[in-house]
Amino acid sequence: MKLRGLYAITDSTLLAGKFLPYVEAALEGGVTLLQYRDKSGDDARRLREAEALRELCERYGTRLIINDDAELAARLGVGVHLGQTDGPLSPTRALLGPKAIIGSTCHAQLDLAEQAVNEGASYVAFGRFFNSSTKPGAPSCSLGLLDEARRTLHLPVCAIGGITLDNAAPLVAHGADLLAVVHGLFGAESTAEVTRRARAFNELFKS
Ligand SMILES: Cc1ncc(COP(=O)(O)OP(=O)(O)O)c(N)n1
Ligand SMILES: Cc1nc(C(=O)O)sc1CCOP(=O)(O)O
Ligand SMILES: [Mg+2]
Repeated sequence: MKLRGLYAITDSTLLAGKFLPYVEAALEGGVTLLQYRDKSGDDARRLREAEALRELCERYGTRLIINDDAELAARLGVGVHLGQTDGPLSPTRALLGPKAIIGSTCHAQLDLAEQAVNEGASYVAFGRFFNSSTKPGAPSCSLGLLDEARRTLHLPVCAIGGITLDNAAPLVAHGADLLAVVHGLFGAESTAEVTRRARAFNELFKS
């Protein structure tokens, strides 16, 4: 499967009270990867929600990724996204198997990306590119890094951080294969608007 297009990421606070309808609206518009990102320690709820997302993703042919938690990903038979402090990649690849999608946060550092490639990552993520209300403290990253990543890495490149329909096009032009978006997708006023935004993000990959 080609990892290219919209990478929707859930946010438990933003989606409170509308979690599944909003996610389904995004899937309706087209989502290449869906990440379940929940920073609470409520394991029972996390398992319940992740199982519901797996079922939705199966229906829409979307691949599910669990943020931070390789054990939960293994339990559900889905992929995982790991930050620099979320555990080592190589044992996670051994745990999840060769076909699992494993993503790695590389901030603005190509050396981290090269290491992730060597340790079995499926894609590398750079960010944040713009101001992010979801994660305001994330280190910032420039478009030039995407050019360099495109030239030197042979792996899908994901861009994240403050991405909206108004600022996304240059990221694709500079080589981003995946646009990872929370607020710019799920901050919409209605499910119809979530679907419209998802479709519009996908259009950026067609030109
Ligand atoms: C696609 C994608 N890229 C980066 C991140 C950030 O991961 P991390 O640095 O571990 O921070 P948290 O998301 O865990 O707060 C991500 N989740 N997804
Ligand atoms: C989870 C996350 N990681 C980032 C990084 O730069 O590593 S930015 C970010 C938040 C993405 O949410 P939004 O699209 O609302 O800005
Ligand atoms: Mg993390």
